[in-house]
Amino acid sequence: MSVAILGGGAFGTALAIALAGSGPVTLWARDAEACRQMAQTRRAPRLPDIPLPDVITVEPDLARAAAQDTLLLAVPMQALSGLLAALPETRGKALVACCKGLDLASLTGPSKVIATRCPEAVPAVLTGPSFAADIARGLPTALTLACADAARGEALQHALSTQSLRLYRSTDSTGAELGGALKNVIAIACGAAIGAGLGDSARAAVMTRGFAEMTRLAAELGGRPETLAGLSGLGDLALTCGSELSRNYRYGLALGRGESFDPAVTVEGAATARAVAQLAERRDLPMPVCAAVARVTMGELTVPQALESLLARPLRQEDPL
Ligand SMILES: NC(=O)C1=CN([C@@H]2O[C@H](COP(=O)(O)OP(=O)(O)OC[C@H]3O[C@@H](n4cnc5c(N)ncnc54)[C@H](O)[C@@H]3O)[C@@H](O)[C@H]2O)C=CC1
Ligand SMILES: O=C(CO)COP(=O)(O)O
Repeated sequence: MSVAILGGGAFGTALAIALAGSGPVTLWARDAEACRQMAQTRRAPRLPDIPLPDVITVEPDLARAAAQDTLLLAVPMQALSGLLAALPETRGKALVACCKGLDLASLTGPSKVIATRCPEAVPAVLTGPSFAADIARGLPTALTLACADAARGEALQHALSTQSLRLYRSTDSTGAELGGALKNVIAIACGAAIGAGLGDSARAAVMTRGFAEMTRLAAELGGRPETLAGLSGLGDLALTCGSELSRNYRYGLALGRGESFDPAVTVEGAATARAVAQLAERRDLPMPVCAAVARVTMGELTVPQALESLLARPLRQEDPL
């Protein structure tokens, strides 16, 4: 199986470094000058401390990179549809989404975006708890490889696992990608709670009620609730809501503290919160934590106002769905 990674940011680079131990890998980034620098210095701008092994070919030409038979798509979620539109023939290729979020234009996750843009390709999702720097350093990591086509999913699981990167397979792409998308929204809420000084108990409450919202929306959209309890849901929620290495969590911290945050940093949960709020409204689903994050990130509510509205909700039975 020949592999190309499309996207030269932190995660694309980390995956390229991890997979380089198994054989040649092509790494495409859209900025030709950045590609030239990476090829020359064998360092990537987002992971400058870890050298790029020689078996990685940095490829500035998208068509040449996309000639490989397995393409790992490691661009931000809102860039996925445009990237897919620019790909040449993808018939029969495995297109593995590595991005975490919902597409704002279509309100769908990456596998639906792939199926719409490239109907003759095989969509798959690689998701779960993993910071790019950990993967690039070869630290042990377990992720979910989800593919509705069980045989192709198993082949991908074996081809993309390494000694330290352990992939579990699933056929529930919807559940897996929603776990990865929604945990970012909840991580922003947890960061905001900590940033506003509400304490660790409040964070645990937000995580747990947030997890109920994740499970509820996934079930509504055809995902399996048990998938949400796995690496792609609960696993990634635990990582992202408790670590300042997470950009979503750090963004939430800044919101809670009333500080500014660098707009150039990739924070997937903000756009995804807006997509979730629209989906929830259309389907009449209670998603109060996600809705609060959407409104706070759009500047419609302050963190104290969001807290007040969440605490004012009627008391209810505790159940996830
Ligand atoms: N960094 C991490 O630890 C992890 C990131 N991810 C996911 O991977 C995805 C990418 O994130 P990162 O690599 O961390 O972000 P990043 O900000 O480090 O890099 C994003 C890269 O995408 C490129 N890009 C942006 N728009 C593009 C477009 N229209 N076409 C082509 N390239 C474009 C940028 O130039 C940049 O190189 C996100 O969805 C994120 O949630 C998933 C797991 C871990
Ligand atoms: O998805 C991640 C960890 O699994 C990375 O999280 P951030 O995008 O919040 O940095």
